[in-house]
Amino acid sequence: MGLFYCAYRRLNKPTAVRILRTAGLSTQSHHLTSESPYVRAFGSPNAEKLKGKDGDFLYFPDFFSQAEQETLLKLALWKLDRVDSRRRRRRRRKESTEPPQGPSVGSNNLQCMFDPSSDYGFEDGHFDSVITRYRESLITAFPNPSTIGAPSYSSILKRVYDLLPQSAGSELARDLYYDKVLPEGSPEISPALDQPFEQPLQTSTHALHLAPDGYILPHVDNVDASGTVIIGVSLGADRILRLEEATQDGPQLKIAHKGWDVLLNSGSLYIQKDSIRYEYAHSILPYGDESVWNNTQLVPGHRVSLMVRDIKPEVAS
Ligand SMILES: O=C(O)CCC(=O)C(=O)O
Ligand SMILES: [Fe+2]
Repeated sequence: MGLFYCAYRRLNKPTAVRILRTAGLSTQSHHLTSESPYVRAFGSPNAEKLKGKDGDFLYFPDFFSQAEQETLLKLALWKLDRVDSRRRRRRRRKESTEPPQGPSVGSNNLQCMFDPSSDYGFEDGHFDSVITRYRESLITAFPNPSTIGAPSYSSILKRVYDLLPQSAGSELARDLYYDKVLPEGSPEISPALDQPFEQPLQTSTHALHLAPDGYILPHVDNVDASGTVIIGVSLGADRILRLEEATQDGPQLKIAHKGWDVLLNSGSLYIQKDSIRYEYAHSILPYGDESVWNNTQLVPGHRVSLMVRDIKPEVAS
């Protein structure tokens, strides 16, 4: 990884996005139906349908600091690389013969932490798959920060998990927290961090790496596999999330081609739940003609998302 490039790239965020960013870390949230530089209508959305449900989609553009983004990305890439055999092969070869590589594409935040696309074992997606050119892994155990060369990250994750609603599974989650995030006696955990979650619950956490030429077609996450809340953390290149009204017609998902687009920048977090989770399809647009914001094309680049979902009580028990 070329850290020099990281510092350099930070100064070169694309103008369209840079002008939208506030100066520092902020927990200001944006809704779909109120005016925001990060949200635009797509088609002619029915805002009435979301009346009183503002909280069903929340967007925090600056949820994580630059340092926190780097730590989370290290964690995600560490896990993704462990399950990517192509990546492991490439890495061994590179370590023995080549100096560290600079960025391959784009000028977005964190691109310096990625290698060229050809070094990764991206899946092409199957004929019925909604996602193309990606790597994915469930994160079930959290490594000791020293293993991934990162500072303690439990408090960063805690801020994410604390956004999930309380559930009957809080005891189990507390155990998971101690076992996986804070191994007993872990020397780098300060007493202040060594506290149980206030609002824990059973969760699943996925890391999803989308190649610059990857994209996700409209879909509703499997309603049998997880609960009512989906949290998405964005790390890396800017992408557009599209939310469109959708209805299930037997096995067919009918898309109404109206809803909202949300500009997802690095360090942002979104929450979709209830009406948005079930009555809208979501997609990540490909780069190119569709990925234009304020008349400026988004610069293609790698993006990793951390997807946190609550586990349905009947699945968890
Ligand atoms: O990367 C994202 O923000 C969305 C991912 C997604 O839709 C999924 O994993 O089901
Ligand atoms: Fe999804």
